[in-house]
Amino acid sequence: MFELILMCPQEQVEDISDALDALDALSVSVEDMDAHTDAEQALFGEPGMPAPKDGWNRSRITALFQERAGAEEAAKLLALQDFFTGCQLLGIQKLESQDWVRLTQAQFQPVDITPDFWIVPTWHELPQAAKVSIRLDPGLAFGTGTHPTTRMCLRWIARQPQGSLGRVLDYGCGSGILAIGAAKFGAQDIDAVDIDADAVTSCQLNAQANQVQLKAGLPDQASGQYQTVLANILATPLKVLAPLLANHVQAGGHLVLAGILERQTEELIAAYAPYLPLQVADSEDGWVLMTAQRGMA
Ligand SMILES: C[S@@+](CC[C@H](N)C(=O)[O-])C[C@H]1O[C@@H](n2cnc3c(N)ncnc32)[C@H](O)[C@@H]1O
Repeated sequence: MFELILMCPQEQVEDISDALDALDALSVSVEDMDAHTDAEQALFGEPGMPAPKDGWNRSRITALFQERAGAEEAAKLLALQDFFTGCQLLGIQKLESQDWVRLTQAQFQPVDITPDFWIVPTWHELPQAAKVSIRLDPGLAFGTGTHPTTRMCLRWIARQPQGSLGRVLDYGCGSGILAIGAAKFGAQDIDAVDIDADAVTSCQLNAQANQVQLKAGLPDQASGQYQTVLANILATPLKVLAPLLANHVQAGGHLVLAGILERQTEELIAAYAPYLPLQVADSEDGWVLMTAQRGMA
């Protein structure tokens, strides 16, 4: 296979991508031309908030063709179009065949949460140090143990006194990694809920693979009060969910929130102040873990 690589200003990216599709490219991918430089631009926005921009100033477009002739022909035709103005052909290169499965798997190594608690893909041997482990492969849902927000929640779970997690609600369960982690550390009667039906399925399958008991479902499955309420979502939904999540925490129980950037700490404290006194309990790579305990009735 052959890659045709172009540089385009943002305004032309859509036209060029559509044209490459029409010219029988097998795939077209668009990246920030300035990725990994000081000019790199983050484009994500929180749910309900607009992204900071529609696209990058300069995009690198890579189109895949079966044959070199197809890539050359596409390059020639594109260069004749008026919407090619400002774009640049960076080259055509052969894509060496690779063992894609091995390459993908190599990106996911065992992750240590504490020295003896590990998240381990199924294709890896268990590390000798792993006294407690979760077997998890990357899938449709968020939560492989590599993101700081997930790691901080798991670290919090692992540090709780034995037998103290009690009944657990994992709100925004994704892959189910937190619920499964809680089960491994002795939680009983676990509800794992998510608005995404794929996440619910993924959580059920991961729980089975790890031989733990939990009930996965949509958010309205959460009912009553829990000793431990975990929610790794993002600051904006966590603020909206404040009364709901706080009401699920029983007397003496804990609320554990992640997905919060350091600069969002005060907003979260204010949103939860009518219900529970949130505090920063951990931090990693600019993210914070916030927790609160409800007083005994
Ligand atoms: C960052 S992932 C966290 C996954 C996993 N719990 C972890 O810690 O790695 C957030 C999850 O929350 C879910 N989510 C987002 N908003 C939600 C809401 N309002 N109610 C329930 N789940 C929500 C998303 O679908 C996603 O699976």
